[in-house]
Amino acid sequence: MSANGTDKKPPSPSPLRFSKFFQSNMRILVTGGAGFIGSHLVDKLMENEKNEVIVADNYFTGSKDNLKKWIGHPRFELIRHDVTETLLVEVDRIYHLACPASPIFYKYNPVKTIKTNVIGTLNMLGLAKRVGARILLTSTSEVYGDPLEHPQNESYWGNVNPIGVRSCYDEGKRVAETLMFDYHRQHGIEIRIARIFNTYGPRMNIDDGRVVSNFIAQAIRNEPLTVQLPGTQTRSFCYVSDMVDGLIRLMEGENTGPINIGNPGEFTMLELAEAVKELINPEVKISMVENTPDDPRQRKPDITKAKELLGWEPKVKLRDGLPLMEEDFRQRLGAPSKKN
Ligand SMILES: NC(=O)c1ccc[n+]([C@@H]2O[C@H](COP(=O)([O-])OP(=O)(O)OC[C@H]3O[C@@H](n4cnc5c(N)ncnc54)[C@H](O)[C@@H]3O)[C@@H](O)[C@H]2O)c1
Ligand SMILES: O=C(O)[C@H]1O[C@H](OP(=O)(O)OP(=O)(O)OC[C@H]2O[C@@H](n3ccc(=O)[nH]c3=O)[C@H](O)[C@@H]2O)[C@H](O)[C@@H](O)[C@@H]1O
Repeated sequence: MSANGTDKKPPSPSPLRFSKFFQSNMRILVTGGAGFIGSHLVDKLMENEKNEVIVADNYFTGSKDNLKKWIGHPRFELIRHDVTETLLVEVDRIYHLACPASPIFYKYNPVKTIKTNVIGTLNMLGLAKRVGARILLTSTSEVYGDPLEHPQNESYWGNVNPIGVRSCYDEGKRVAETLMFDYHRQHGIEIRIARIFNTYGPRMNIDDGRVVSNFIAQAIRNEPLTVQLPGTQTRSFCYVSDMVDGLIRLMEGENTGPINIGNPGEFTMLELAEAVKELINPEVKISMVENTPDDPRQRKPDITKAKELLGWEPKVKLRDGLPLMEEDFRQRLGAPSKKN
């Protein structure tokens, strides 16, 4: 019989106990950290030896593969967790990204998308309140809906269809922003809200249906680039390293936001297709296809606030970012590298 009265050995100490030897002075939770932007954010946070990073993700659109270089690292922990359930961890910062971002994924199970945005954000705010953490929400330019003001600045309230097929996402994020401000006003929680505009880069899901990933995969496979009608709709594309830089500046700065983080370079979808064709596969055809309901006609961030308050502006131009993403897609599609 052992000292505790049973034959059982005491359990091994949690790996977190060992991580304490690193004396991190910031423990950071990243929800949705196995996804596209989240995993790049984790890479950047892990560069700082004083940071300990915990990722909570349900792997709906993310993957362990995106984090494989950190699995087993003493300052890193990965938890399979759905943010619609409560999470008990002790942290100083919460980057709350968990939510499917591609329209085909967020429309796939709209009720789950709205639960993720509303209940998930409530849970993370409850956690922030319990442990006194600062919390950043990745909101979206979709809160502006099909905007009647151009470019969009943060004081614009938006033009959003409350009952459309995109509402689970854009109205979900609007409620999430409301919750953030109510917790701030009612409970004094330190909040940060980023309104992210279309972001692209390596590790996007190859078949997630977003326009940049679609066009690059199509160009590499020599399949027609599917430009959805009318093709004159615009978007402004931000390279992921710029986005991560903006998110960290916002988190560590003094402003609650909301602050637009995006690249103001604006392109029609036809111009984007022409750029992909020229840079990746001059032989590829362009095919005009049906669009989906409520597709915003134009989108361009006014980033005056980000420049003034965060000292941030994007550095990577679309024509420089697309080839960086192409190499990653070639590897994952098993296509020959252009570097050889
Ligand atoms: N990429 C963009 O262009 C863009 C634009 C605006 C806003 N955003 C926001 O940024 C965040 C990240 O976007 P992304 O492009 O990296 O998307 P992504 O789909 O690659 O990543 C989202 C991650 O959240 C996880 N997730 C989804 N539901 C979850 C749940 N209920 N519980 C736990 N984890 C869950 C997914 O598995 C995935 O790893 C999202 O909040 C999105 O709304 C992205
Ligand atoms: O920046 C944002 O706030 C939002 O941007 C995207 O939403 P969306 O702009 O609709 O993204 P895409 O699906 O990439 O569509 C962009 C445009 O490309 C067009 N498109 C899409 C796919 C395609 O194959 N061809 C094509 O022309 C669409 O009609 C649309 O006009 C993201 O996926 C959202 O998560 C994010 O919140």
